[in-house]
Amino acid sequence: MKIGVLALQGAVAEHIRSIERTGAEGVAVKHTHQLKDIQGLIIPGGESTTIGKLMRRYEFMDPIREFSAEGKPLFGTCAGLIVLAKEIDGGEEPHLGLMDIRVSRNAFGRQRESFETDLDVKGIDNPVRAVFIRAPLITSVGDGVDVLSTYKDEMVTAREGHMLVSSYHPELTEDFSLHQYFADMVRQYN
Ligand SMILES: NC(=O)CC[C@H](N)C(=O)O
Repeated sequence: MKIGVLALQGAVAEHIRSIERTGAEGVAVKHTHQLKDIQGLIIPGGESTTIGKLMRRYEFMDPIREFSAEGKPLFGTCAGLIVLAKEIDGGEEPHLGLMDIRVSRNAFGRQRESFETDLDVKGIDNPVRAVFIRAPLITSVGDGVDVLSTYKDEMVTAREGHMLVSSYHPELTEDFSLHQYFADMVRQYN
């Protein structure tokens, strides 16, 4: 099983390392034609405005929407969560606009730039180690969205069918349980 990581900007190598620890093969996706060789795709953290701009420039928008329409799983972490969201607070234009969530950028950043914590995530037995870096928050979710974890009453992990998002970076720790959860989704949906 091959899981891709969109490799236009951001924390790519760390995601590949975490994927490989689940036993799946990790692929850095730099060209749209690579989408046909993978069964799931991670959109990493970084800067959502930059990732969105590069996705438009390299014409990734429609091919990723088609990938999703085929029911292939997507996982957005931090900036990747913003890229997947249908709505961004402040009226900013959405990027992929696939997942029925509304997000607020840099919401945690206003309180504290970055921090690390353990989270209880629905469907995962052990606590999940999470690194928050100028992290976005999910401010509202549609009916089909399952909130998998909160931090101080704020929604930070969510799933809608074949789509998974986290406000934080799960790939910057030794804990690969959220990647294992995603790999299980990919196995189930393919
Ligand atoms: N660590 C991250 O991915 C930060 C996200 C960034 N603050 C953004 O708005 O895109």
